[in-house]
Amino acid sequence: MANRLKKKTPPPPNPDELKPEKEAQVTVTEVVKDERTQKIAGAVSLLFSIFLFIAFASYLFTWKQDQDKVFQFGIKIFSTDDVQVRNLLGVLGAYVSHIFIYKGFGVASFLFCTVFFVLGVNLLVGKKVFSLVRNIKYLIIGLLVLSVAFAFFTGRLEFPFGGAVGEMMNAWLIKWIGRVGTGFVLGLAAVSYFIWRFNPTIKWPERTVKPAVAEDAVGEEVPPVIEKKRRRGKEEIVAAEPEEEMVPLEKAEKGFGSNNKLKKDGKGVVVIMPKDDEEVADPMTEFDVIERDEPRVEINDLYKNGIPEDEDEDVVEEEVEEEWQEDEFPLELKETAEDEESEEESLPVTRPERDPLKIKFNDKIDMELEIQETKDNHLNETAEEDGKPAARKGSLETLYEPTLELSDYQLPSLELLETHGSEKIVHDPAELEANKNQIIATLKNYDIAIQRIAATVGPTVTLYEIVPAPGVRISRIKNLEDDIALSLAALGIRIIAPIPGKGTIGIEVPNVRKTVVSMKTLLASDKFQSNAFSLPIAIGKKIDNENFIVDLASMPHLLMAGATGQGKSVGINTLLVSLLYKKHPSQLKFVLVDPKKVELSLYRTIENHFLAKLPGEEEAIITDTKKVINTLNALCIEMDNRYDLLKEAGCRNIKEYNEKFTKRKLNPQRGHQYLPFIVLVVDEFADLIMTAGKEVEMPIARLAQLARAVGIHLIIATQRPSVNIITGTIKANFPARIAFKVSSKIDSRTILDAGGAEQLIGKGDMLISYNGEITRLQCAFVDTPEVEHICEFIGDQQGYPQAFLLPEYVDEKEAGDRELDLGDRDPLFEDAAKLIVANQMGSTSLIQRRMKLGYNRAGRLMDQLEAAGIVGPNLGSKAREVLVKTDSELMEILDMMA
Ligand SMILES: Nc1ncnc2c1ncn2[C@@H]1O[C@H](COP(=O)(O)OP(=O)(O)OP(=O)(O)O)[C@@H](O)[C@H]1O
Repeated sequence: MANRLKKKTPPPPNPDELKPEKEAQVTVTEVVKDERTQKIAGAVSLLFSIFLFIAFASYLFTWKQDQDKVFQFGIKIFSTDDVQVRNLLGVLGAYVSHIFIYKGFGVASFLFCTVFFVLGVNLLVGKKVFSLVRNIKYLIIGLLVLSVAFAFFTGRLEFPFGGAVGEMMNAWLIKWIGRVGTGFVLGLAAVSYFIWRFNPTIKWPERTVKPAVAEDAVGEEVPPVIEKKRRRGKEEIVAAEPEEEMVPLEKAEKGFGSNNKLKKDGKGVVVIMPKDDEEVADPMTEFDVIERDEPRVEINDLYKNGIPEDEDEDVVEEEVEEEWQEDEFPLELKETAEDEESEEESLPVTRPERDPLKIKFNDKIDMELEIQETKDNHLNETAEEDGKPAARKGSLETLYEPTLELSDYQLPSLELLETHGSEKIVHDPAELEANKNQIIATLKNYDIAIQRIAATVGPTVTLYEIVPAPGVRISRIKNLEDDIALSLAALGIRIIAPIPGKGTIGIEVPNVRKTVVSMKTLLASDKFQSNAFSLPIAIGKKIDNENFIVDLASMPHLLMAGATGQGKSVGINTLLVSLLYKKHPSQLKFVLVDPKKVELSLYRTIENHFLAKLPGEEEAIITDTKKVINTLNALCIEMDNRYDLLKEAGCRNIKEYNEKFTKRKLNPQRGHQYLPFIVLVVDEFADLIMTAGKEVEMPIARLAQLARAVGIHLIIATQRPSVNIITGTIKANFPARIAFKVSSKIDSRTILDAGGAEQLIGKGDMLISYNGEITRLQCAFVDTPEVEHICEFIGDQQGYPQAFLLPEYVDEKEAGDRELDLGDRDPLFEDAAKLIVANQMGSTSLIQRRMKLGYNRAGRLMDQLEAAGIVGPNLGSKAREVLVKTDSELMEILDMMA
C-alpha cells in the first residue's frame, strides 16, 4: 500500500528542465462565441445599417445622375477610373443602392437598415434589446407588400419606388386578378395590418335605453348615448374616452421612441405610456413621467440657469444636475411618477346611476315571480338558503359566469371619491437647499466626505441620496443617524445605509408641507385599472411617487400595526375600498371583525353583497369575542372543505379550481361550486388576544399557514405591536407587514424586524415590509363619508338574499351539553327521515343531493335525525349507521313525535 502511494506521487519538477508553457489552443467556435467577436460583429452590422441608410437616402436625390454610370459599367465601375458619381458614399454607395432599390425592392429596401441596426445593437449590447425574429418577419412581409404597393401606385413615375421586384410582382398580380383585384388585395393587406397592430374595438350599435324610463328614474335628462356608456362600467369607459385626450406629441415622441404614447393634460403634465404589453407588465417601468408643473419650474429656475423649456420636454428620466456655483455639491432633484394625477384628471368619471338599476331590479323580481312554478325554483331556494350562488342554469356548452346572478351589478364609480387637497407635490427650493447644506455640514463635522447628493421629493418626505467619497465607511454614517436628525431638527428622519441595490445612502427628511395622497388618484391609475391581480390593493405612493399597488392574493396575508391615531383605520378602509372597486360580489366576501364596534360598521350596508357570516347570526360584522372564535373556526372548516373540493377536483389552488368550474368540468351535484375569495379583516387583534388568547391565535395561525391556496386571506391590524400580541407563530405566517408610526424602536422591531417605524411622522406615513424589502409609503387617504357613499352605492343595488354563509361551527363543549330541540324540527325532517331509512345510508351528502339542500341545512337535518334516534352518531368520513330498519318502524317514531 505504501509503495503504491509512493508511485502515484509525481516527483517534484526540476526547475532547470521546466519548459515555457504552451499557449492554450483556441477553437473557431470559441472565437465566434467570444464576447469581443460578437461586439465587433455588432459594430460592423450597426455601421453597415448606417452605411445603407446614407447610401439609400442619397440615392433618392442622385439616382438620375448615377444610374447611367452604373448601367454603363456594371460591376466594372469599381475598377474603372474617371467615373464620377454623386452618391454621398461614392461608387460603392451608388452601386449598392442601385442593386437594392432599382433592381430590388424600391424604397422598401430601407427596411434592411432596420434589421442590420437591430442585429448590431443586440450584438453590441450582448442581450436581446430588440426582437430580431420579429424584425425579420416585418422585413419579409414589408418588402413584399410595400414594393408591390409602391409599384402599383407609383408605376407611372420615373423613380423606381417599387423596384424591379415590386414591378414584376405587380405585373403578375395585374395579369392574374386585374388592376381592381390588385388594389383590393393591397387594401386588404393594409386593413389586416391595421387590425393586427391596433386591434380596434368594432361594436355593433346597441339599442339605447328608453329615454322615458331613464328620465323618470333619474329625474334628469340623460342623453341615451351617455346613459349607455355609464351602464358599461369603468373599463369600457376608460377605453373609449382617452382617444380624444390622448395627444400624441410628435416632437416628444421622437425623443422617446415610437413605442411610446405621450399624454398631456391641461396642466402641462406629460405622461409617457408604453404601448407594448411587455412594457406594461413591468410595474417598475410602467410610466416614465416628466412633471411640468409650477414647483418644478421654480426648481429649474433656481438650479438651472436658462434651460429652454421645450428642449426639456424630451428628457425621459428627470435628473437635474445644476451648476452649483457657491457650493461644492450640487443637489440633483429627482422626480418621478407624478403620473396618476394626470391619469386621474383625464379619466372619465361615471356618476352613480341608481335609479335605472332599481328598474332592472324590479324587472328581475317580475321575472322570478313568473318562474315561481318551475322545477329549478327549488334549487334556487336552497341556494338562497345557504347564501351561496346556486349552480347556474343554462347550457353546459357555455362557460359558467359567476357574475350572472347579479349581472346588473355595477362597480362603484370614481366620482364617489374625493380629491383631497391639491394633490400636487409641493417643493420648496429653499427647504431643499437648507436641508442639503445641513446634511453636508453635519457630515463634514464628522469628517465624512461625500461625492454627490440628490433629492427625490415625495408626498410626505424627501429622500436625499448621498454617494460617500471613496473609503468612507457606511457604518459611520449609520451611527450618526441621531446626530444628523438632531442637526436637521426634524422629526421622522430615517437613514437607509445603504439603499438596497443602489450603493447610495438615503436620508429621508419630512417635508414641511405634506401632500395627501387621495384614494381616487390611485384607483384612477392605469396600474390599478388594468392589472390582472386576483385581489388588487392600492396602498399608497412611494417616495418617488410611484403607486404601490399589489396583489393581496400573493402577499398572501397582511399584518398592520401602529400606535393609535396613526392611520390604521384609514389604511384598512383603503384596502377594502380597493377591493370593492375591482371585484364583483360573486368573487369576493369579507369577514369583518371589529372589536372596537365602530370602525367597520360602515360596511353593514353591503352585507348581502360582500359580507360573510355564521348561519343564524343577525349581524355580519362581528364585535363579540366569543363569536370571533366561532367565526375563525368556521373559516378553518371552510378552508378544510375547500381543500376537499380542490382535492377531488385535482386542482392545486382556487384559481385552477374556479377555472375548471367555469369550464363546467366540475359537477355542482357533487358539492362543487364557484369559490369566492374570502378576506378576513380584524381591526383590533390585540383586544382579541387579550380576551381569548390561544383560542384566537391558533385558528389565525392555521388560516395564515394554509388558507392561501384556497383563497382565504387575512388582514390583521393592531395598535399594540408587542411580542405577546404579535407572537412568533403569527409573525412567521405574515410575511407582508405594515408599520405605521409606533412609539418605540422595540415595537418597530417586533413588526418589521427592523427599526424605523418609530421615526415615521404619522397620518398614514408607513413602512411596508414586503418581498424582503422595506419601503416607505404614504398611505392613500379615503375619508369616512367616501366609504359611506361607496357602501350606499353598492347597498342600493340588488344583492343576494342574504350574506354568504360560513359553515356552522359548534363548540364541542357546548355541543355535548346541548339537547336538540325536536319540537322545532325542520319542515323537511320527515322527508329526510324517509329518504335515509329507504336508502339505509346515514349520509349528509345524500340528503344534500337528493333533496337539493345546502350543506348546512342537510347537516342540521342529520343532527335532528340523530336526536330522534333514527341515525347513529357521526362516524367522521363514514356514513352514520341507520338505526331504524323499516318504514313501519319509522312511521311509529314519526307518529310518536307528532
Ligand atoms: N393616509 C392618510 N393621509 C392623511 N391623513 C391621514 C391618513 N391616515 C390617517 N390620517 C389622519 O389621521 C387620523 C387618524 O387616523 P386613523 O383613524 O386611521 O388612526 P388609527 O390608527 O386607526 O387610530 P385608532 O387606532 O385610534 O383607531 C385621521 O382622522 C386622519 O386625519
